Amino acid sequence: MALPSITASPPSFAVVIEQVAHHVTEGERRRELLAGVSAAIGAGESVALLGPSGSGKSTLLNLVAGIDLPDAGVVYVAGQAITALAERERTLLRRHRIGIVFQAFNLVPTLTVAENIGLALELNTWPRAAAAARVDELLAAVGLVEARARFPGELSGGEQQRVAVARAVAHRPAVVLADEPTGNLDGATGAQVLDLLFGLCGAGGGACLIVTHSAEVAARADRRLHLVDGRLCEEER
Ligand SMILES: Nc1ncnc2c1ncn2[C@@H]1O[C@H](COP(=O)(O)OP(=O)(O)OP(=O)(O)O)[C@@H](O)[C@H]1O
Repeated sequence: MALPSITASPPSFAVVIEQVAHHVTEGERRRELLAGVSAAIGAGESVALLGPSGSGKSTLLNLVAGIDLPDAGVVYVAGQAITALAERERTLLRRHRIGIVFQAFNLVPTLTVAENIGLALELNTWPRAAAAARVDELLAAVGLVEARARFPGELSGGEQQRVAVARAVAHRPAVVLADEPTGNLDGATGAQVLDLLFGLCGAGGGACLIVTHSAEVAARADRRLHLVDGRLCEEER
């Protein structure tokens, strides 16, 4: 299927996924992972993505992030067709409009807490004073003012994920993509990280697409999408 020439979606949507198809090759075998899936995530909305292990949830997240390109279909992020862009432009759109939280935190070990949070601001060339103020604001929001000069290796898992959440929302992205952000945390710590993730995304008007295996985590989102056998279904309340 050819990509349509339209490169903009309505601005009220943070993410639009339109008829996205994608396959993976496992040994000799070609497996159709996504069979033309569609969904839209409104500005400020939180959406949980559920589905069996291996169903393609992380793959779909990577397609929304523009890290991979689909076989067919279009993904719009903040009104721009990320799937129609060259790699360099996809990187710039991702840097500017997307925040990412990983299960394994993925902080830069050689940077302090404050420097990790400020990373996206530096990459987006925020003025120094505005960036410093935003980092201070986020350190307070995630309860890590005292830890600002420490390194990730000196923090607990929950503390590291709070830094990762602050880093992901720092530049006020249109959408935060979170891949099992509470998967490595105990229940109480995970709930605290989730509060911060949803609270900070919402405060900045950003949407959140969160991959999870947990029904409890999913229940906290505004909507739930299930990826099963290559198809995306909305859970009715
Ligand atoms: N680059 C790749 N090359 C080949 N196969 C891949 C590649 N990436 C993912 N896969 C396969 O695609 C399938 C979907 O993987 P994906 O990680 O998207 O699933 P998932 O739903 O996120 O799974 P989980 O819940 O276990 O994290 C898996 O069978 C995986 O082995």
